[in-house]
Amino acid sequence: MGTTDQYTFRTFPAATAADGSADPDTAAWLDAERRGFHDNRLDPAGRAAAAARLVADGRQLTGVYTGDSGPVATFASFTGTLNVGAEDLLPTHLISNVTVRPTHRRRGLLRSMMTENLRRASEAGFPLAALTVSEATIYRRFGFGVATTVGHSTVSTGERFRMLVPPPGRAEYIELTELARLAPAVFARFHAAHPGSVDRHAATWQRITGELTDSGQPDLSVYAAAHYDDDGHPDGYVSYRSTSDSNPRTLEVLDLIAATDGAYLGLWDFLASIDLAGLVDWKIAPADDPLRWAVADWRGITQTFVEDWLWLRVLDVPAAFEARGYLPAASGEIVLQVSDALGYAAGTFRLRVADARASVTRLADTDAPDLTLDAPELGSLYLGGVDPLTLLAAGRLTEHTPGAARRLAALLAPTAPVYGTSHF
Ligand SMILES: CC(=O)SCCNC(=O)CCNC(=O)[C@H](O)C(C)(C)COP(=O)(O)OP(=O)(O)OC[C@H]1O[C@@H](n2cnc3c(N)ncnc32)[C@H](O)[C@@H]1OP(=O)(O)O
Repeated sequence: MGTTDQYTFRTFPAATAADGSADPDTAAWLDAERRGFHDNRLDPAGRAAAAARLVADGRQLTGVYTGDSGPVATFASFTGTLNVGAEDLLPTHLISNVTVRPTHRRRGLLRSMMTENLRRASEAGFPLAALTVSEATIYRRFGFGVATTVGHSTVSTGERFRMLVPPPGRAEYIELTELARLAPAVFARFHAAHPGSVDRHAATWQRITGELTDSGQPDLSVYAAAHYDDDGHPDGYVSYRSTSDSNPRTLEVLDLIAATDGAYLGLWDFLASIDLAGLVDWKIAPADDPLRWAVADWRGITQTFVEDWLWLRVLDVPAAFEARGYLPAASGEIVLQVSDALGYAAGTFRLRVADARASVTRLADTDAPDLTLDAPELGSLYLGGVDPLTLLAAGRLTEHTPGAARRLAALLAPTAPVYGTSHF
């Protein structure tokens, strides 16, 4: 709770009433958030369903009020797990649903909500905060850096498509109810396998099965297939719809999750086998897509954009880097000096890596660093998905010891390919 001369800030848990309808504060907050993102208005049933999803996620909602009308700004945070390359998934502070009404924009409302929210997250002991964004120009100023990327891929299928080696297992169409049943367990295996993966929130499952529509009626255009390993156990799935107005017909993938490399290739082999379609679009493919190397025609796969995906903000340098996984072969130490306008990651730290673990010691600010960097770059480097040499070339790292960026790359090498698909 907070008040300025003009505005009152209130944070409350998302709630539904006893009859299942959206609690009035949650309903008004939802209406403001939907308008901010140009989403269709919700009717009472839609509000009840949306409120139930917010409750299922455990979202804490912040609204900013002036006068009697609904909120002029919205903000939400909740806890989800992030794969940081270690055995244990790391509970992480997730931020979402940020909107400010155009008639109140650029008066510092986002800044007020964000600084207070990060203060609470830090106080609660979260080593990291994370978000996915509508625009790439907003969150750097709050210490967030791009930590994972995805590729917008278009794959030419039909006669042009051939795998160099047939993938293992088999794929089969399944009903959407079966998809809803098996998808969470497949996703859990994917989530455990990839640094950079964030757990899914309630809306995702309904979206990928076509249940979540503005009309409240299921989207009957959605089809799904599961992939089964050689023992008949599901290890991947895909859901897609066809866009009939394109020539050739294009299949738009809604979700493609594989627990194994073989399942990933097997699902693509399945998609490419669908007749009367010539292209498959998947906008959340791995940026460094193994599919390219698995097919006979490299040029059959076009990546039109590499999108910034997960943005990370380090709130506690020792806790974050000690929670992370390291390759057994990584060994050595390096001194990093971090500047951070909000203070959380600021300081000089020695990172020592041995036996697949790190210990981090805060040093005096007068101690000489090997590298200096800003908080967003620390977030970018954290998972090992962004090469320090790339940031060095971009002028975002300063080397004080020759070769330090290369040494940091070896220390932070990820334990598995860095890739996540969750947008929140
Ligand atoms: C995690 C998520 O939910 S991502 C979704 C973000 N929301 C949207 O895209 C919805 C549409 N946009 C909006 O609702 C608003 O324009 C917001 C939320 C992006 C910004 O809210 P405002 O209250 O206007 O921001 P505020 O006044 O606090 O500005 C804070 C700083 O961010 C900058 N900023 C704000 N919006 C933008 C933007 N879209 N692009 C670049 N910079 C921006 C401001 O210039 C200001 O900079 P400074 O403090 O360094 O001088």
